[in-house]
Amino acid sequence: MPKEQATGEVSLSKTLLLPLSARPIEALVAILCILLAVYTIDTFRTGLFHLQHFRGPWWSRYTRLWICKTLASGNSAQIFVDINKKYGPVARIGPNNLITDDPEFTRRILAARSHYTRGPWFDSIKINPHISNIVSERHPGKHNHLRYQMSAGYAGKDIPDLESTIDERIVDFVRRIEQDWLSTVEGTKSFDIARRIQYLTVDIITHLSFGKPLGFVEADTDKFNFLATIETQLPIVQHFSVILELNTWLSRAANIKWLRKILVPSHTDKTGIGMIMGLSQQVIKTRFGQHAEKKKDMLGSFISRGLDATEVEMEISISLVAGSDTTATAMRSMLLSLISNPRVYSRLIEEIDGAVARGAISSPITEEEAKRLPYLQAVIKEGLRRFPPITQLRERMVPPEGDWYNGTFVPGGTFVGLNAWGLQLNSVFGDDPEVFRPERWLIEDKERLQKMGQVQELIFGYGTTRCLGIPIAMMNLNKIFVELFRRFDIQAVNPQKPWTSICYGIFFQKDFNVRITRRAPA
Ligand code: HEM
Repeated sequence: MPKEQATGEVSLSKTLLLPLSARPIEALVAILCILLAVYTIDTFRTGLFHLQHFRGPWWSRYTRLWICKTLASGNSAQIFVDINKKYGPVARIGPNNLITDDPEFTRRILAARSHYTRGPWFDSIKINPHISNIVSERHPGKHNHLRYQMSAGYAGKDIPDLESTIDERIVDFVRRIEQDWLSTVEGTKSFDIARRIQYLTVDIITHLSFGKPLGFVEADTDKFNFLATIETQLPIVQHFSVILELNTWLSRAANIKWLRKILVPSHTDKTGIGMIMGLSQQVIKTRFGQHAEKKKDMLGSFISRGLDATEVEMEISISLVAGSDTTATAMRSMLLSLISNPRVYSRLIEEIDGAVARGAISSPITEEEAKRLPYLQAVIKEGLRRFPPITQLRERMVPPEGDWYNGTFVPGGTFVGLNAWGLQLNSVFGDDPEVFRPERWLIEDKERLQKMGQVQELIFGYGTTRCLGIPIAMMNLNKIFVELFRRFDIQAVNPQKPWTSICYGIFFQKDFNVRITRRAPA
């Protein structure tokens, strides 16, 4: 007997395959219909039964497109605030996605001993899909090792000139305003301070990174279209953090040489991050090999602690993105809050003038001196609280055994996003958390201050992934306002629409046109 007849299996498969060869189109349509039916049933089953105890926009339970739509709106920070207000401190925003504005829960998720890990969201912030950096690394062990290698550089321990470098850049920025941008009673020189502040922060980070600034302030332009490229790419790239399959495809496509050239920034590019990588690479070359230059900057610190040339290139590039944009947003939003609050503005100026008159501050002010100005400290704390510069979801993954939130089970593998703005509107700040009011930090009640501080510090993350750039960011903030306001009065040119601020997880802010005049001597 032929083998086929003996098994019966083959004849069954022949029967199944027959329509494929006889009527291929109909068979294909049938297969697609079956797949679609399976997908639809699975989508509805997940939508209805997975995370069913968490409330959220009704259609977000069936599709991730709700998150995409929200991110694309350019207003996601405020939409996420509204979502947690409406649906509770843990809300559902996707088939497998929650978002929380609960500070306790956030601390528990991010705590050093937590079993939560960075979710695939973090793959979307790799510069090269095949190489991780400290901000994107998901493996806890590898991340801890990188952090150990890099913290001394970021904390300034290995950079004795940290403060004098920041001074040099800020003094240069102020001098340029004095030379070219002062308005007078006769006329106005409109100064887009949003753009210029970012030139300053790019110059500061690059100067700290490899010993000299990129020269954005001097050129008064977005050199190499660096910022413009990020602004064009980020609105697209942010969808990679939601449609995770895009990351996998990108990673595969990047294996093909000619596609890699299009998709992945390369140090041979003439613009954008690739151009910056190219410049970094030139400097990096001088730091390796037999005649390697030894310098006490961030690059020198990373190399001395064991990072190789490729890792250093990635880390320097990511620090430029992580550090320049965030600090610029913090400076711009505080500046807007200050110039739109005459009471706060005059109290800060009074404090600065008093300190100058007493000889209590140098020129430029040192960080130690700034820390002794209580109202300035309150302004900085409140400014960061009222406008956290990073509002990306930064989703963490629930450990495989699952977790409990207020008596409700959260299954393992669920993504929990962090609502950066919502967290800072917590009732611990009183009944006016939406108001910029530095005085809330100047109360006597130590216990209350501590509770507020524990929520406010979440702006920089928490636990083993807490921001490494805090010393650099705080030093900038401690200096910039004193150096500006001890010399100048600043007003918005158009108080009806002082700026344009668009949120793509980080902020693109422009057209913040101000009129700067020299202050009359006190
Ligand atoms: C006001 C300014 C800043 C804010 C609000 C801020 C905020 C944050 C936040 C929220 C994270 C945590 C990310 C996560 O959840 O995993 C983070 C991480 C990080 N930030 Fe910042 N940042 C600021 C400035 C800077 C600066 C100036 C630098 C560098 C020059 C920097 C470098 C980093 C690095 C390297 C990490 C990764 C830390 C890790 O994964 O271990 N940041 N930052």
